[in-house]
Amino acid sequence: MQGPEVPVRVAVRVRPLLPRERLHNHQVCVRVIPGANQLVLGKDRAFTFDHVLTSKTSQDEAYSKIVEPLVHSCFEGYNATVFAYGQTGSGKTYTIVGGGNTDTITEEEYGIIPRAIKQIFSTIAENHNVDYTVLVSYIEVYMEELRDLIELETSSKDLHIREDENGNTGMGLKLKIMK
Ligand SMILES: Nc1ncnc2c1ncn2[C@@H]1O[C@H](COP(=O)(O)OP(=O)(O)OP(=O)(O)O)[C@@H](O)[C@H]1O
Repeated sequence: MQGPEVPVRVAVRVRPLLPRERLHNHQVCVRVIPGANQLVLGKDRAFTFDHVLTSKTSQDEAYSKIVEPLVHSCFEGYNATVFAYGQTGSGKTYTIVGGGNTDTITEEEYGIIPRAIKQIFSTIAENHNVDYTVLVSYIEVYMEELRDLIELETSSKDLHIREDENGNTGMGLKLKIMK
């Protein structure tokens, strides 16, 4: 099944070995079965996902395959959440925010957040006859504590995840309006 009617989709991304891992002669322990969306761990433990991104998949390809259709469906009234899950050093920040080898990040290395922002604002720019309001919050959850990354001086004690009677969750946060 494709499209917004599928509630949860899982993509797995294999990251390349880091220079220091190559230096220590670490070996890749997964194989990607091309075209089958499957990963094989070790000799024969195969796992199937909705998408498999290999160590050669670019940021652009990862975004256009996985996130672009979701942002598009948001403009049709659907809700979408994208989150990265994985052990430390597995590539969550690289995928969600972006990154490279230096402090300056090139457009090619942009991750999901800058690409989604770009897509949102170019879609808005194309739709002259609709008024949009864009709200942004940026929160870090670390060791069960919340930190508002937009209002850094906000104490984590002031932030709580709340659920209303309809099951909608939200936080006691100031939202920034982006223009
Ligand atoms: N697909 C990729 N291609 C090239 N380099 C990558 C890729 N994924 C991750 N890396 C590199 O691997 C290192 C670890 O990645 P990253 O910092 O994103 O991990 P993380 O899961 O966010 O870790 P932590 O949970 O510790 O914050 C970084 O140097 C990053 O640039």
